[in-house]
Amino acid sequence: MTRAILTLNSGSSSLKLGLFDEDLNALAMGHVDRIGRREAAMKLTGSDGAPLPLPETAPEAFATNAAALKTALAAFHADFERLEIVAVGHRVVHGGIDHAAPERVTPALIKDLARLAPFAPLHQPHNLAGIRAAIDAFPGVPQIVCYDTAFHRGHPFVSDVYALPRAYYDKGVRRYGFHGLSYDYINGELARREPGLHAGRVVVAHLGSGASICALKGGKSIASSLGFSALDGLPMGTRSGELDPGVVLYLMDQEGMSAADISDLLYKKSGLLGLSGISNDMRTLEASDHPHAAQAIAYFAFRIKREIGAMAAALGGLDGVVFCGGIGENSARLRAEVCADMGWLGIALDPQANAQDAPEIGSDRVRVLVIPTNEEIVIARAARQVLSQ
Ligand SMILES: Nc1ncnc2c1ncn2[C@@H]1O[C@H](COP(=O)(O)OP(=O)(O)O)[C@@H](O)[C@H]1O
Ligand SMILES: CC(=O)OP(=O)(O)O
Ligand SMILES: [Mg+2]
Repeated sequence: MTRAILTLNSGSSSLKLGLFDEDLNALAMGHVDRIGRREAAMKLTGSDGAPLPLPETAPEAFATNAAALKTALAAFHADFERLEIVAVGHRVVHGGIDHAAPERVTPALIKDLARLAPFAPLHQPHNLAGIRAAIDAFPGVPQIVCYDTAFHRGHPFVSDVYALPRAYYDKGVRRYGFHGLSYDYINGELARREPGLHAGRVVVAHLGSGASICALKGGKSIASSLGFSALDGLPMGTRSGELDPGVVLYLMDQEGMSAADISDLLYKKSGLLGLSGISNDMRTLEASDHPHAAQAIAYFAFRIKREIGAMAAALGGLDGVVFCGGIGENSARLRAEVCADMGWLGIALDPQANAQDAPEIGSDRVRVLVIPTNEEIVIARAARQVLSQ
């Protein structure tokens, strides 16, 4: 039997499963999109990337992350029978202060990671549910986790701190940054394909349901727009992004909202969904002619533009911009809005290349690239590495 590694990646609106052989060739992929919404759907692809037929599914098959996981695992049933799963790799969004390197799951580790769930309520509980489901489905098989926060742990102090009394920093109130598996992949691709750029100053925009910007200097993350929780920085599908903390105080004091109410507001009802009142999904907003849809997209683009400028300052200049994630890879409109009037920084787009989601879309001094990200292979690499230790 072929030995294989299974990967699980729970995002805020999606679930991705990957199957890799021991040389890390992809054998199959499963992608559930728009979890919890009426339009939720699964895509399965084979080793050549071509779509595979879908099994029949009940209407509630993708109603929750747990249901989506069960459905996706069932869809791979035949593969699990013909392959020997030697490890399951998991994306875990938050590793806190203590967990930066990929590691094997133990009962103590699960407990430790569960303590971080309040910092990433849209992700960490689903990540842990995936680990528990995989332990049940593949008893005795090593479960290996890798962390979204890990890639950013070398940040200089000024990128790692909030200006609160020191005691909070020591307790772990820090800017962690997320989407580290995606940035790790992009960084590796730059090293492989564009060594000159990799050695320079690059801003990477990971724009999916969750969205963030990372500043890479010589292949190392030196700053991220995401901070302590997955709420900071850019607005996201349903998350507010950066907010004056005075707003939170106002909501508590004047509107009588509890911590749970505010959490629900900031994580689930804000961002593109809150501003548009229409959808958290970029495709739906782009298809809408409602002015609030256009305003939500405009705010998203404006905040990305601001963040690119801020990161260029942090980097001391700019050599390249990379777009990735569901929106970054597919939305020519968003990329065009972000890059409009950025000539002062050396950024301009070739409209034709941009419209085609071409790998290289810039037409000025700063290179502008579209690189499809691949968190799955980063998880599989980590699993293989830990397995061999
Ligand atoms: N062709 C497209 N045009 C515009 N937006 C797209 C397109 N395809 C996907 N997206 C957007 O990408 C986002 C999901 O990104 P993804 O990286 O898959 O999410 P997650 O953060 O859950 O992993 C959604 O807002 C979706 O509308
Ligand atoms: C951390 C985060 O926001 O992840 P995702 O984009 O997958 O929701
Ligand atoms: Mg994601």
